[in-house]
Amino acid sequence: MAGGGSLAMRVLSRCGWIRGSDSAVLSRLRDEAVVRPGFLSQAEEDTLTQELEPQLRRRRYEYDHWDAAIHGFRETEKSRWSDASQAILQRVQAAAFGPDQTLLSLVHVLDLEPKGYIKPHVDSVKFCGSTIAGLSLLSPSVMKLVHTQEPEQWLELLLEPGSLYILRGSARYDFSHEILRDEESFFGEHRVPRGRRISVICRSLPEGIGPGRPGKPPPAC
Ligand SMILES: O=C(O)CCC(=O)C(=O)O
Ligand SMILES: [Fe+2]
Ligand SMILES: [Mn+2]
Repeated sequence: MAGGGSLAMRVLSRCGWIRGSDSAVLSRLRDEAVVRPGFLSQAEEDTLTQELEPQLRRRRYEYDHWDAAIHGFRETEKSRWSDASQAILQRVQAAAFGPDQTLLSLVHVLDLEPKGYIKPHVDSVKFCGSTIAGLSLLSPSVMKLVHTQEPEQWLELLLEPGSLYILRGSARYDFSHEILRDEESFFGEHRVPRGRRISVICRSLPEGIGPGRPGKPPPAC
């Protein structure tokens, strides 16, 4: 009978880029795990990549010790941007953060080589507030969210180049997130081959830490 399979697909998939273990988790996280494909134009993607490339190229990829969360990466934190990039980051701020949220002034830039990946983790609540927003450049990847107490609850986010993802509230605190390694990089049945991926990540300050508070700004998560 036509439609049986597609009904199951509809239950599991909120849209073309978010899948979940069940319809309850998909609807519960509707506003807390968000993907906006095509958030960046090709020109905006190129602007960011070209601005970041020279800074990243000066660093070596790190493979680190056995318990590190990220493998095959180099990273930087950036506070000074060209006007064109600043305009992009302002669009991210408007799309992802509320007017009452203050952002970390350092934007986290992470460059994952094709074999690089990020193991499941929850960003530290000491250094990062309730919202994380990331732009993806160059390569598609799959971000997986798994509930820390009930691992049968999960979501998969398909992050294409030029997309913006937003994790807030329960998706940020109650679920771990990871970027799947190439061998495991599937969105459902769909293989998503990994190349080099750059992400540009904006985070809100932990609640209770205002810009006027004395002391050093917290490091990125
Ligand atoms: O690359 C990303 O989009 C996520 C990075 C991440 O999870 C982290 O730095 O805590
Ligand atoms: Fe993270
Ligand atoms: Mn981190």
